[in-house]
Amino acid sequence: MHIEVVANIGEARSDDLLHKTVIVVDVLRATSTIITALANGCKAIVPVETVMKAKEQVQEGDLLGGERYCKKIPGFDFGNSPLEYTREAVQGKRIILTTTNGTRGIQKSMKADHILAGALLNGRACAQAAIALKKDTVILCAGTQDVFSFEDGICAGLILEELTYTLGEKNVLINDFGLAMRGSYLHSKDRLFETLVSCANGKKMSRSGFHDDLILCAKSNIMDQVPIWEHDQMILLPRSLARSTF
Ligand SMILES: O=C(O)[C@H](CS(=O)(=O)O)OP(=O)(O)O
Ligand SMILES: [Mg+2]
Repeated sequence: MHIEVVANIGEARSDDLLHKTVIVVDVLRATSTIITALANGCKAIVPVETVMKAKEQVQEGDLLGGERYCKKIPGFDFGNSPLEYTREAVQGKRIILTTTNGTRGIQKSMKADHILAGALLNGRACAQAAIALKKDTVILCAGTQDVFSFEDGICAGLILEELTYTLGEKNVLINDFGLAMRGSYLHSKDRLFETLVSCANGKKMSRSGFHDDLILCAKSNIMDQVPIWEHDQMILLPRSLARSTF
C-alpha cells in the first residue's frame, strides 16, 4: 500500500486523491467531534464549509454545530467541542457541521473513492478500515488555515504505525513527510496529552477554556467507530466491513 501524508489542506491536490482512500485528520477538534457524535448515536453528520451553507442545508429535526474562532456560532445548537455531543443530545439526530478546518478538509477530498474521519481516538480502527477498503491511502492533516498543525501530524504517525504493524514493513511505501510524522509519534506516544498541550492549537484551546477537550482528544485508540462519507454525509462504517479482512 502507498501511503502519503499531506501536511495541510492547502497542499492537497484534488486530482491526486482520485482512486484513493483519504483519511481526514483534525484532532483539534473537528474529526474528534465527528467520531464522538456518531459513536454516541448521531444518525449522520453533514460537513459543510460555510455558515450560510449550514443554514441552507438544515431540515426539520436537524441540529446545527460548528465554530468560528473556536466559539459556537450564534444560533447553533453546538460548538465544536466533542464533549457537547453527548448521547442524550445527539441520538438519532442529523447534524449539519461547519468548522474552520476539518469540514473543509472533508469537502476538499470529494474526488477520493472513500473518505474517512480519523483522530487519535480511533487511529487503530481507521487504519484497519483503510486496509479493508484496499486502496492506496492519503492521510490529509487538516492543519489550521493551510498551515501544518502538529497534533494532526502525530495522529498521522499513529495511523501509519498501525498500518505498518498490520501490513508489515515491506508492504507499505510511505512518503518522506509521513516517515517524519511516524518518528514524531513514536517519540511522543507515551505523553500524548503533554504533546497536545504544548502545540499551538493546544495552547489556544487551553486559553479558550477547552482544557477538557484536550484530555479527551489526546486519548488514542479508545473508539473503534470510523466515520465514512456516503451519500453526502458522514455515517459510521459498518463494523463488519471494517473487520472483514481480518
Ligand atoms: O474549534 C476548533 O477546534 C478549530 C478552530 S481553529 O481553526 O483552530 O480556530 O476548528 P477545526 O476545524 O476543528 O480545526
Ligand atoms: Mg483543527
